[in-house]
Amino acid sequence: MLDGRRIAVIEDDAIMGESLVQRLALEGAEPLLWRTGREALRAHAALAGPVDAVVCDIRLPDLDGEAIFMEIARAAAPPPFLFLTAHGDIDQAVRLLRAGAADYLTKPFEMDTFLARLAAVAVGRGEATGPEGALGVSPPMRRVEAMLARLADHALPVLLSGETGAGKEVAARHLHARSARAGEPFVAVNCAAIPAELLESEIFGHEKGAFSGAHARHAGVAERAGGGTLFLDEIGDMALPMQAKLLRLIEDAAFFRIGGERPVAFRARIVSATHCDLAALAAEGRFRQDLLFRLNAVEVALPPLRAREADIPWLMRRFFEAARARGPTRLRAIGSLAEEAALSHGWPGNVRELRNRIDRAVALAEGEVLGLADLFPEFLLQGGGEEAGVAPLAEARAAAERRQISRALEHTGGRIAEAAALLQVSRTTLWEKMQRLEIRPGAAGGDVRNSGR
Ligand SMILES: Nc1ncnc2c1ncn2[C@@H]1O[C@H](COP(=O)(O)OP(=O)(O)OP(=O)(O)O)[C@@H](O)[C@H]1O
Repeated sequence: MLDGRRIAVIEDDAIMGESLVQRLALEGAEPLLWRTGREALRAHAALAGPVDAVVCDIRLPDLDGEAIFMEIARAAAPPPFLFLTAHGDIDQAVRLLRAGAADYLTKPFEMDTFLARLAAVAVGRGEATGPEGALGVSPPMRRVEAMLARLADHALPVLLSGETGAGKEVAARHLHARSARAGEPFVAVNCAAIPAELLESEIFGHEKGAFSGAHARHAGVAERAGGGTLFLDEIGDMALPMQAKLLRLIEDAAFFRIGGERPVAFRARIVSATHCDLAALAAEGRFRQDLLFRLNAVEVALPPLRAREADIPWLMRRFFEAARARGPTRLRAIGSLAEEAALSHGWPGNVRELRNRIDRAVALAEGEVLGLADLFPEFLLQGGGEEAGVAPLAEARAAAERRQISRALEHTGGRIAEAAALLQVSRTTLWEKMQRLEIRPGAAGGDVRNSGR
């Protein structure tokens, strides 16, 4: 896996540094050893050609690993960093992961673990899957996916935050599926949907006879999750007494079934989700601060759909094809007006709303092309206008033109003549439109300003 890969090792401990380098050489890699932070920065700057990965001790005698990472990460295409941390440096390692480091390993570690994690980093496992992505194609969603990929094989709890319907459960399932836990169960519990008095038994289970009606032993979700993932949805709605029990479960890595006397080991990873501001709830005394610290070792924010425009047509097509596959329909395509309106809509219900609208439209549409009124029947009912969230036509047209021009420029790397050919207009027309719509060739890349929303 590491054959021919150029790996820089920044490590002041001579024994550790030499043994890593020797092993890397045995694996066919081309290792470089730098013993201090300053030597690393100097040597990296003077290097001809890139390195495939940097293995960096977080504590060095002169600079710390974080400073080296920040310096090298300023380059246009920085190499992935695998940090080596001591036990107490978890907070710092988590901070680095958030800042874009690829992975970290806590010392002491097995050499095989080191090589596997390094191979994952050096050959790009820290990237989002495939050119398309599994969760979306927009830059914010690609970043979320890359972050989840980096977190997949850690046991750290992850808190997914975001508006309702933004895809938190989908992200949790994706994290599970990409992790080494994928063969174990993914068990979800919605803390808002289960009455407080039943939630304890739902999570911890109970012994036979623990309370009236407990006719048989019942395994709770903490037990059923095994070594997989326990997904706690709407964690902000959990009552305070239950929060205390959850904290104990996390701290002891064990729990008791209700009425049970022997502890049961807890091996699953906790992924929780919320649409609330948990820090604000904690400030009001409605959420335990100590539990919050445990749950949000890493917080991944799912952006609302309106903040990731490129995902809208992509998701529309996926839902459209899935809905078409479910039953007979005359529909063959999504109309451009429907797509245009979808791009300008605010999506308060996020991806769930988009999915519901497509499902309903596919079920009810009568034509061959899914039209604006199929997707937004309320436009017709309300007769359009401002109150229906419809932009004036001139504004909508400008937004559409701006979007298409930006796409064409992005596709052609900013070359106006080629973009004009793609758009089937003359170069002069394109140039004039770019002036009027304030589009700079270099600022293309899908960056559509003032989209008329
Ligand atoms: N990236 C995605 N790809 C495909 N479908 C998605 C994606 N994100 C969300 N969905 C769909 O949108 C709906 C809502 O997603 P999900 O349940 O994950 O959202 P949520 O943020 O957990 O919502 P809530 O806060 O209400 O629990 C689901 O039907 C899901 O399948």
